[in-house]
Amino acid sequence: MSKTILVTGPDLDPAAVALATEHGFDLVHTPAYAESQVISEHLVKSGAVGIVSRMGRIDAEVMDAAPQLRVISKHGVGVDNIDLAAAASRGIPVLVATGANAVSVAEHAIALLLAAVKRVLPLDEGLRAGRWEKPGFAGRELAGATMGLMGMGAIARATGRMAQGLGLKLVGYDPFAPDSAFEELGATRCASVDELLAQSEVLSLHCPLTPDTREMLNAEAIAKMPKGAYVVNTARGGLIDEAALVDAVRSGQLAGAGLDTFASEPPAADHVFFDEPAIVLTPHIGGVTREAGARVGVEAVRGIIQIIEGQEVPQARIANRKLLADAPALENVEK
Ligand SMILES: NC(=O)c1ccc[n+]([C@@H]2O[C@H](COP(=O)([O-])OP(=O)(O)OC[C@H]3O[C@@H](n4cnc5c(N)ncnc54)[C@H](O)[C@@H]3O)[C@@H](O)[C@H]2O)c1
Ligand SMILES: O=C(O)[C@H](O)COP(=O)(O)O
Repeated sequence: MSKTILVTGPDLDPAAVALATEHGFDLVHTPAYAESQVISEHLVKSGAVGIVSRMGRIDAEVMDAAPQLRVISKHGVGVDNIDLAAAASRGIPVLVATGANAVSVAEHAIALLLAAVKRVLPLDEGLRAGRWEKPGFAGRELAGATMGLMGMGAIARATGRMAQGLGLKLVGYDPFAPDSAFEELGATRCASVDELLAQSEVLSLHCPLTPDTREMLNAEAIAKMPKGAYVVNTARGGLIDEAALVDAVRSGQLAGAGLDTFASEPPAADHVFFDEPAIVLTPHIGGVTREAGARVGVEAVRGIIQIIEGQEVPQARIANRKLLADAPALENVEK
């Protein structure tokens, strides 16, 4: 059997490459943001048995091009670029590295929040252009304000812990998380999205992009937030109606936003966000740190090795475990 792994995007951390090599696997790559057809071509040509999914969609068409494909391993957490049902119906587990990039992304969420609230970018730009500006740039203190966490998973909880250090009070909404996720932070559990929105002077998004959450933050939802609130999004751009967000910033309903992700990536050169200085933008880089890159890369490769070598993979690592349970059993995947 082939021992090739296809990575859809750039090089993995050297520790991940070393782990693959140690187990006799070789890594081949597609270009960044490759279309499905290009991914399929690389799969066919390489005979890869596993994919480390970084960029680009892995859909049924890709899976059908490669009957030898045994496992897809996300280089991170968000699996909205992978057709989980199509994978399950072909007996292919989709693995995630939940928690491996949580601290890095949480730090990034806090960086975006502080940059937006303290107007760091326009002040820096003004100063470099010779302007010593203070009027019109009065900030606000975050201490004592309420931060709402949408989703209470690994990144939300890491963000919450850091926000507590700034004196923010925490509320959260997550229909699937256990009470312990809220209790460990002393966060109030909201019974509905509306309850969360109504209290969030800062709203930080940390839930996956699914058909249920797509554009959950639209004009109607933003109108339910306190006037002058901030939005931080390090999750997925598709959670937000981007035009509605810009309108809300322009009307003053929102005081600003910090966004690491976009509905379409990379965004078009004339994206409406680029005209709005109260919105701080970064290029989906929250999880890109030396430390997280090493942990995520190693976890992603380890998962593929475990499946191919017939070792047991923890249930929590399998994103499509419920779908797989209804599909023909794989001997080496714990049910
Ligand atoms: N910016 C980046 O570089 C970056 C890096 C990692 C992850 N992400 C994104 O962040 C998201 C969260 O990552 P994580 O590691 O915390 O994942 P996680 O799986 O630990 O947590 C996600 C949480 O969202 C909850 N959830 C699901 N549906 C929900 C809904 N409708 N409303 C509220 N909560 C809901 C789940 O119950 C879970 O507790 C990922 O899905 C991914 O899209 C972005
Ligand atoms: O989901 C993640 O862990 C990060 O957002 C990385 O996602 P990407 O590799 O799809 O950009």
